[in-house]
Amino acid sequence: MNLKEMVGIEAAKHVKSGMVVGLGTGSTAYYMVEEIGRRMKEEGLDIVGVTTSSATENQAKELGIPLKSIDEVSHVDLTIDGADEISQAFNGIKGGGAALLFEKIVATYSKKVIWIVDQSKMVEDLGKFPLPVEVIPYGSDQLMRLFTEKGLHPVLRQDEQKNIVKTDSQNYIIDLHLEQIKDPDELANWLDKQVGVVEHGLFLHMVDTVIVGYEDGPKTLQATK
Ligand SMILES: O=C(CO)[C@H](O)[C@H](O)COP(=O)(O)O
Repeated sequence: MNLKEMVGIEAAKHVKSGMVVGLGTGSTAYYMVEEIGRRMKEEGLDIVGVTTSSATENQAKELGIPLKSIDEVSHVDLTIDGADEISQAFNGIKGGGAALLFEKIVATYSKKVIWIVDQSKMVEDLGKFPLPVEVIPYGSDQLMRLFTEKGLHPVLRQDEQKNIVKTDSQNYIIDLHLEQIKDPDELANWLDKQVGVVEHGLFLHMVDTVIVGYEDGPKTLQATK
């Protein structure tokens, strides 16, 4: 079993019948969604899912997981999602899969958030992984200039065919190549204020529990927010 599958299955143990569950996005979250689907079929687990991307929505529908939109529920009991990096302070970078906007909205309205990662994602400080920033297309060249002037080394995300990547909300992603983010709160506050920035991939003070996959098994860490 690979490490992503290991933590996906481990995290799904936290899901109980009656819960509204936020279903994250990415290759690690994929295994968690599969396991929830299996438990529903084989163990009678009964939940409602709130998906964070069209990819996860398609997967959940194929598995027969009943779904509601974030606006149809009063709250989410538990969200399980992947992450691109998690620092020692339990802050994260997310958005490698371009789903950061819906992921942050669902996490914000969740009573509890679990991130599932393999050990390679645990870092001292954030920043080696490029920080995704979701921007509306209108004025995005101006934002590219602004980010360059600020020394944030922006790259507009393109796919393998060199087409600009569009998010589920038809926005663009600008990845900031920073190497090290010394003060994530300061950067997040600055990004929050920039016109045209819809959301960024700094997920600060949001996670309750992190499940890390190691060769000798999963380890569950409780975060201090
Ligand atoms: O934030 C995300 C998508 O927007 C993913 O959770 C993150 O990129 C991790 O993905 P993976 O599990 O495939 O490494």
